Amino acid sequence: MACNTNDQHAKAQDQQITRFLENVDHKILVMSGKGGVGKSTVATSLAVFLGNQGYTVGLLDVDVHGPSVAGLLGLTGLPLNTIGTQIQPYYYTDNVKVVSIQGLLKQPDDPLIWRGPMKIGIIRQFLAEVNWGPLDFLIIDSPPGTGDEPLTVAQTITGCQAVVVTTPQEIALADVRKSIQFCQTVKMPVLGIIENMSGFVCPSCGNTHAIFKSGGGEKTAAKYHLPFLGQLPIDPGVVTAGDAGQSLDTLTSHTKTQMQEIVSQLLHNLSHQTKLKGGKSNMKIAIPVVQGKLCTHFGHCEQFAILTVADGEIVKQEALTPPPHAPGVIPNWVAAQGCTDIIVGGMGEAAQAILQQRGVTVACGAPVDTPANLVALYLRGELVSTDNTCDHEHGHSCDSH
Ligand SMILES: Nc1ncnc2c1ncn2[C@@H]1O[C@H](COP(=O)(O)OP(=O)(O)OP(=O)(O)O)[C@@H](O)[C@H]1O
Repeated sequence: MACNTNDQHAKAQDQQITRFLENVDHKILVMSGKGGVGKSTVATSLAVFLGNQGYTVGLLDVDVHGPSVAGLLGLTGLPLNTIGTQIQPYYYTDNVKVVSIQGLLKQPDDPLIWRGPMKIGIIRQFLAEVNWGPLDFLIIDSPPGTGDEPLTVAQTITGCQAVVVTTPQEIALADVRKSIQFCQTVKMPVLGIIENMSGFVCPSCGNTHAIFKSGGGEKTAAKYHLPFLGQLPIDPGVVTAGDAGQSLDTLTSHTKTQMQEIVSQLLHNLSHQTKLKGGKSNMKIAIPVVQGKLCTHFGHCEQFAILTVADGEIVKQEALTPPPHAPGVIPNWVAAQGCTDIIVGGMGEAAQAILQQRGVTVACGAPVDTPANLVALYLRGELVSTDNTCDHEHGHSCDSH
């Protein structure tokens, strides 16, 4: 009887986890081979910077023995509240929700002394019973190494991809190679490598000192043919911010820009993946239209057709009227609709830069046709780019929109 009850509970939990994961676009496990390399700093920054761009993000800290996320975000003592049967996440901002194992502690400095099965149980519970709602990103901060926590995440979260954080010196890189091999063994794709603590810019002389060397992360990425997402320097401001419970978006140093560039690279790589998958992933594709067909003049179209694609099929088509034309307004509006891709006849460089920065893939040079036909071609990889066909009948440059 007891076994049956356990089986039923596990099955019900599996179903809850599946239902939750169906509503998460991207699941990212932030890993490191070694402790203290800045994995939690990167995980919280990814969540906060993506949140700042309008994405809905869940940040889950499953680092049982050293949960840092709550401290880094100033949420120490973060309690886990339950309403009915559902655990409520903490809202760091309107669109960044946080759940940390820290929330189970009576006192912030209490240790959790747990063996494997308890760790597996709590991770599954956090996936099944938290009221996350639909998410664009689920970012998971796991402990260093390749133990129970990353293994449980890899085996439970279908479609999860890893971001591996390292410092540049050989002793850290040796452990990164283990993380990469772990990912290969559990068939979890590596979305990219980030090199943290890469050089120190001296505030007195302005010279860069490679305290832990520099470039090892990029070389490792190249060796394993993995994407390199970028570098962060050793910046005393990062420590001060972390100790004060403030995320890296509060920094005024170049480190903030570098983190932003890492996020842009990650979004770029993800959008590229979606395209390569030939529409098997979910996509939301925007097309400027006039009289039911593609409008070559992106900034002055009547409406946008927004087509939702699931598993390579168009499942929904809407028509939305954009706000009045002004520099940068329409690209930002398209991104705010949650679009992953945009198909246009022509578009200026400034608009393309905004869209790319916001993670929207731009397919430029499409012919005049109905949105459904264009998306069908796009999904089959048969959409042929002619030229940047923005018509200039209004006598201005494409770059102005
Ligand atoms: N680029 C950086 N420059 C300076 N300090 C940094 C940098 N990145 C992280 N730190 C600091 O290093 C310490 C460890 O960072 P963090 O907790 O993110 O590492 P971790 O890899 O998650 O550690 P753990 O092994 O405990 O999980 C923190 O004090 C953090 O503020």
